[in-house]
Amino acid sequence: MDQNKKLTVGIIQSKVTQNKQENIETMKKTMGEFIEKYPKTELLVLGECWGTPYNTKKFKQYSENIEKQKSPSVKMLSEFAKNHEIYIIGGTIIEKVKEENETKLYNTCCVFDSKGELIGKYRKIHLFNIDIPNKITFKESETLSAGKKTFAFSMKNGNFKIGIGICFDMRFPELTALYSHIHNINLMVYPGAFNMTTGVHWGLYGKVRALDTQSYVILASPARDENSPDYVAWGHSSIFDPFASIVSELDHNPGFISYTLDLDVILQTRQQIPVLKGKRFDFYDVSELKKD
Ligand SMILES: NC(=O)CCC(=O)C(=O)O
Repeated sequence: MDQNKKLTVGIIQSKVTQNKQENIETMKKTMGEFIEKYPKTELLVLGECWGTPYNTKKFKQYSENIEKQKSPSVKMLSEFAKNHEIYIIGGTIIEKVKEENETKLYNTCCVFDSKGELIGKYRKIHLFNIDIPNKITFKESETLSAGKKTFAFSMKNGNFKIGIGICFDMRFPELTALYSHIHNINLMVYPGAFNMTTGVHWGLYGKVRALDTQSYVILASPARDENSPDYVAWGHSSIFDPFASIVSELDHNPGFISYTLDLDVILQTRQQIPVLKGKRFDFYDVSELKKD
């Protein structure tokens, strides 16, 4: 069997507390337990803001300078990736950057290779701004800046091409379409944290993005904490196959899952229902979409 046609992935769904150091320790310990149970793991995925309370007023206080590999979350993830020779899609960290004499904050996903190198990062492009009266009002744009670039990388001799989006990004099919058509992805990964009002959409988006791209989709969330003073995450980290079936799913409690992705399943789905080959780029005029 060609091992490059398989990719064994895991998701860690952990509880977020107000204590960043404690969150980092919990994550490291849980990743250790995971690797002990699933030693063949090649890629680990964490949830959005796994070390930071999800609250715009607290983002600055918990932010990190990612470029300095000494920042606590980056250091832990990089060392873990190196020690266990695995790739890590490090959920998200609130990134602090000096740009033109101004400090900006981004909701950023860092990716580490099996040598512990930070091979790239993706900054959330669509900031989560919603207002549902008597339910939830949240405005990431109060404190965060929006990213401007996609980020994709490959594993297993280029057989798996992996694109990154962050949570609210999954609501925008145009972004996934860019990943599909420009980066040729066959695995889309979204660290995210839906909430108790919009959580009903979470699994639907996993399915829809898998259908759009005929790719595997991974949604990775922090665990739900009903007593959180900040934001109650939905949980339900899940993996979808290119036919849009859920192949592995957690409930809302802390935990982890492992699953092996199969390149043949991707190729078979794309051959049987040739949606990607059938695209009519000669016909679509994307500039029309910009008109009000
Ligand atoms: N962290 C987020 O971007 C939350 C997105 C969300 O809950 C949604 O409904 O979309």
